[in-house]
Amino acid sequence: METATVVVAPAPVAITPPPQRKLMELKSSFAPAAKSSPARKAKPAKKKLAGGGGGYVLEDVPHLTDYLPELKSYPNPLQDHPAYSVVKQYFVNPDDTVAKKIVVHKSSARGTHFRRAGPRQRVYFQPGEVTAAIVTCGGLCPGLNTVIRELVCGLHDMYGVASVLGIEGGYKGFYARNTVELTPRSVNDIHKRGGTVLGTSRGGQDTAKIVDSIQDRGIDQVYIIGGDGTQKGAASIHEEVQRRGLKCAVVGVPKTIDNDIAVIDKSFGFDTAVEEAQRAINAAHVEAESAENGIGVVKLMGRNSGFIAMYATLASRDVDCCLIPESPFYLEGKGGLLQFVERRLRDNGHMVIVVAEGAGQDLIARSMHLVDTHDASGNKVLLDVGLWLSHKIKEHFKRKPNFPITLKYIDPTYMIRAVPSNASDNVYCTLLAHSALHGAMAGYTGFTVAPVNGRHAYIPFYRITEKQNKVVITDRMWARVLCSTNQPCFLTHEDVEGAGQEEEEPHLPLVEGENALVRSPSMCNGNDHLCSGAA
Ligand SMILES: Nc1ncnc2c1ncn2[C@@H]1O[C@H](COP(=O)(O)OP(=O)(O)OP(=O)(O)O)[C@@H](O)[C@H]1O
Ligand SMILES: O=P(O)(O)OC[C@H]1O[C@](O)(CO)[C@@H](O)[C@@H]1O
Ligand SMILES: [Mg+2]
Repeated sequence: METATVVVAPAPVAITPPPQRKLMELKSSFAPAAKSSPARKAKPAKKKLAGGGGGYVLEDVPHLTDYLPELKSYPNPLQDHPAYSVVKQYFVNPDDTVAKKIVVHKSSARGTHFRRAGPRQRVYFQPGEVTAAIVTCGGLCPGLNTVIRELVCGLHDMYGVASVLGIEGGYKGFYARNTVELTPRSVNDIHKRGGTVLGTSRGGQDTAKIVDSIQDRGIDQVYIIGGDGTQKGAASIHEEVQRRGLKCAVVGVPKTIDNDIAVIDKSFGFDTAVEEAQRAINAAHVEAESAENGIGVVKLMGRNSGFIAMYATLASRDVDCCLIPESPFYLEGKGGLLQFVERRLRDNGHMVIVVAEGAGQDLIARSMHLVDTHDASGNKVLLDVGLWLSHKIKEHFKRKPNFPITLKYIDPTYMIRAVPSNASDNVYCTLLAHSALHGAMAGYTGFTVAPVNGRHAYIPFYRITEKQNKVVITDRMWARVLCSTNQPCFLTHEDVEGAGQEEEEPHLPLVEGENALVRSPSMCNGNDHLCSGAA
């Protein structure tokens, strides 16, 4: 593959001395400075881009040699590993990249690519001398323990890494807690448990103190498992590590039950959460079916992105209405939710509503005149939309004495994220962990690892943190939900115009019939029986 480099990250100026052990590998020009530098705002990351023929662009990730050019490399010990040495082409071709977009037209440019994840022929650490560290941050997600387990086992068993430290209690654990030694034995069966054996937290992100801890403890590789906030933190840790000239690979493993991380196919634990949500939806359906005008309301997680609600709805087929943050709705009047509930009860005698926790927040705030509050990480604390909605529906039917209803509200939000990961998420977590440690051993740094169009890739932090992944309500998937539930789409012309496209690349016209399920707003508004036939 021919690639012409067009922009390369500039070599940073290192001003803090690395630990003694690492000095050997650094250039003598690093000037000594105070050990603990004050927290500073991370500068926007420099992009490392390479161009090729036909509009090919590689959005590459940093490598330790970008700022430590004299770093020594070693043969990858996997070449002698009994399990891997027999695998033909086990090592990834250095030129392999993964396309960000795979639906293309004959005139399309080749577009953005990411470096393919996997083991390289040469590594930039002597495994027996490596100290690695693992931290989990943000909310829980099924599969966290599996990722921890596979990082520990992979580092020890595949590469023979000397020491893997667990950082307890999230980012603040770097400077407020002692570390725990993680061994294949100590993590042997943790994947069977929900949660994270390391503990987690929100807030407490102090880049300078964290990097001081990395430096003082002589950590060579740090694996940071967490959501969008965590990856922003990881980006600033990487900037500071690079600024100090430390030989430490900073690797992000994306974790989000909400599936709100951009670029990647899907986050680990998402499938497990959707599966677990089925149990709540089934219960709501059974309750609703067994009562006169029974209504089951189920609240699922999804702060800004309604993927869990959307997929749980599609999987279940018992859901009559799915409400997500991306699709505004209203209660009263023609085409409103209450009118739809009434009609559905008259037609079917029961109904199930699935609502993502972030849906309708503006409506609730307006009706209750509340002031925003935020958690330790700065995330807005959400109002309970399930409770509010249930109350509004009950209030509506109280005004109709001849229309008795029975409403049951089920809130399984924490139950769906506290369970252990299912079989397919376990396999996914294993591959993620392996991709992460292969990248770090090969000297890559400042990246998040994840599958993109089915192939694991190293993605620069800025790509992950610049925007959130959201349900695009003008896309075919949301149309499938609307067709499955036959709910109103509540959209106005302005909503459709304002709905973001998924890509920055031009949206090419679809072939005839391909977009047939996305209807014009005038067709949608207030009409709940527009779609027929399968999506
Ligand atoms: N912009 C940011 N820069 C640096 N650190 C951040 C930033 N946003 C959040 N963090 C830190 O990252 C950690 C996790 O953030 P947060 O609580 O938002 O969870 P998350 O990683 O987004 O996961 P999730 O939202 O899926 O539970 C916290 O310790 C928080 O202080
Ligand atoms: O109560 P906690 O721990 O802040 O977590 C709640 C949040 O975590 C998330 O699951 C993201 O991890 C959101 O959907 C939810 O709003
Ligand atoms: Mg988040």
